[in-house]
Amino acid sequence: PTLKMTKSNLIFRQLFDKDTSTYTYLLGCAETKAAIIIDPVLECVERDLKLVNELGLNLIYGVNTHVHADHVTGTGQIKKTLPNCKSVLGANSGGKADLYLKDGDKLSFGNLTMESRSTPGHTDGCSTYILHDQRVVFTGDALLIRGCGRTDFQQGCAKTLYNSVHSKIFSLPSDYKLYPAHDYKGMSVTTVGEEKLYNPRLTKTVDEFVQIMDNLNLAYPKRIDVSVPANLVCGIQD
Ligand SMILES: N[C@@H](CCC(=O)N[C@@H](CSS)C(=O)NCC(=O)O)C(=O)O
Repeated sequence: PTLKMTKSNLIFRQLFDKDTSTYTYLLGCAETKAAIIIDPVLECVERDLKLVNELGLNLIYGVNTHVHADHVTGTGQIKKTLPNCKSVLGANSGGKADLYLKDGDKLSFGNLTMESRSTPGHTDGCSTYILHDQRVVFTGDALLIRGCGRTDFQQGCAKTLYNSVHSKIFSLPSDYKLYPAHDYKGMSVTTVGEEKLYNPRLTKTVDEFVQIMDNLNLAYPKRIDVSVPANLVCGIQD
């Protein structure tokens, strides 16, 4: 039998900011070089744009999964260097952007297409982005590896988050790879199947989940007072 090889046309880079434990993702179309960046961090923009340049990519969208509370997005700074790059946010985020995506909307770059799914609960405007052909998902703070985003500020609601993850992420095929916006334990990727089996919060009943989330007792993010106002205007701070 002949072995059919499929060449992925996705250029994929996972980047990390160790100060805030934030993952940024650079995604490019190998055929056209059109690219997007998901959840860039202000302090890492120079690193990220150097990589964009080295890979010969044309960055057309700076996408945020939500209005972050722990760091300032790099989207505003990127737009200063690359004025043709458009900022993108979820339609329910309450933040300012060039383009808003609502549940089910598609964003294309080159020959690649990304679906936006609304996954509120950590914040109202949280979005999860899916590339079905490549079977990869960017969950923002809705789902973290063996965890999830906190629900104690910024319109957070544990029940809403539980329903979002179960209906919009756990309904995907088991082998889809999940890439979160943060990791605090040294992990980098998981799958739908793994999280449905091993996520210590989201495998519980909704009532147990609410109990867990109500008792996390996490300290507020150190930079919340600076980050939220800046991210509501896409990180531009003139
Ligand atoms: N110590 C960090 C903030 C850590 C934190 O609260 N992370 C958030 C995502 S960023 S708002 C979260 O949802 N964590 C969930 C968890 O279970 O840890 C700082 O000071 O910035």
